[in-house]
Amino acid sequence: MGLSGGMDSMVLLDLLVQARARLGFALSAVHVHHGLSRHADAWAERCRAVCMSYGVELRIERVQVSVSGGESLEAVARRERYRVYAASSADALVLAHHQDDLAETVLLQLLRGGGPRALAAMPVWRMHEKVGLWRPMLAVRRSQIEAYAQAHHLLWVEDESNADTRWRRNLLRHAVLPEIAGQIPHYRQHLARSAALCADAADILREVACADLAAVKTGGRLAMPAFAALSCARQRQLLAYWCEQLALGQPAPSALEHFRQQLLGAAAAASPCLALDSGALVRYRGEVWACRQSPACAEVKLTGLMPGSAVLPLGWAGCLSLTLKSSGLPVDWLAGDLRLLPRQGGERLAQSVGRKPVKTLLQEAGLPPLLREQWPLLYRGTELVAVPGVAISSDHLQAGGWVPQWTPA
Ligand SMILES: Nc1ncnc2c1ncn2[C@@H]1O[C@H](COP(=O)(O)OP(=O)(O)OP(=O)(O)O)[C@@H](O)[C@H]1O
Repeated sequence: MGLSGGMDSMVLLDLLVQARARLGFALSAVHVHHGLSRHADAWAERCRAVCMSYGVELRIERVQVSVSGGESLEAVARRERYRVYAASSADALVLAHHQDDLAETVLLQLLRGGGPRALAAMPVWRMHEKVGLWRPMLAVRRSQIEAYAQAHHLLWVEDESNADTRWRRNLLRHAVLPEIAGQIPHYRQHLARSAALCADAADILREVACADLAAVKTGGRLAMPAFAALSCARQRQLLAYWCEQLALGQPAPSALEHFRQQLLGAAAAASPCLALDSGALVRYRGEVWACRQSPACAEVKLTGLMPGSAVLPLGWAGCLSLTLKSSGLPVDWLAGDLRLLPRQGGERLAQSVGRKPVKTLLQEAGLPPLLREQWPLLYRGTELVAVPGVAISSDHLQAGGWVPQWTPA
């Protein structure tokens, strides 16, 4: 279980220890030490002492919370916590979220302008990478947890930042929600119901986006006519879903909508582009391409190549495969000095018409500029012998040879 040392998780620990006595399962706890509060060591010590008294093994994980690029300290700390959870080898990691947490999260997401997935807040059970996150107290109110803690004389630590109403969650908790509770006593259940309805809506949107993507995607790219035939809302869902699937980054709704309109309306020669944290979507010659930002591509020596084989060169966002064709490069080269290199600019490759600039070959192949920049070149020794998937050197073409293909990730 995740033990912060606060009241909620101390109550959860107590309940789990009782359940363990009856059911006999293995129970251990993890405390993520963020080092953010001057009391952080004391919290960890309190967790250690309580776990020892219960006979529960405790792991204290120290994490580095350093903020960069506009992220809040809270968000980075949370990400680090979930990274620790993901590394757990337990069947399930139990968390002490309760009904008030759920209500606050729904409202916070609403105030941030979140869609159905965000408003679904947190489910009782979900997989987080390979570990199941279980929140058994999601239907229990904070006041009930507090009553239990007092009745059982439990000890816990108070996070002093919980009182700071500069944080939106605390503002809701201390100033806004008590007012609402006075007028609408069942507001927690109402918000939980909204969250459950949003979770269903989000699941259905995902299923539709997944089916639409499968129908519109051919050869890893979106076919514009099929895309244009969808409703505007489904186009937006499809694009957002594709970005998520490829882990390109989450587009802002306004940027996504602008891109969608450009896809449909921009002149045929234009290449509208949606820039994302880890790549981009770009329309090029009637198709939408997803381009992942390659990490700085480095030279890779190719070894163990055989016709029919495929390799994922280290540091390159793509796959190199070799096929035997009626004409191609000599098979005995496969044992030799082959390398992939990034483009430097100005390279030329021997073709039947003369030595053509690689840039022109890539353009003629219909590749969008973002992909052209990170397309690999195949060298033998110091000689450029192929632009994989695009052209091979006419100086070395021979009957019954192999042809390199490049499939961007
Ligand atoms: N430092 C921590 N170490 C281990 N578990 C923690 C820690 N902080 C929180 N948890 C677990 O998460 C539960 C919820 O706490 P909190 O609401 O602060 O977490 P959160 O990760 O921010 O939640 P959310 O998923 O809503 O953002 C706690 O009751 C506890 O089970």
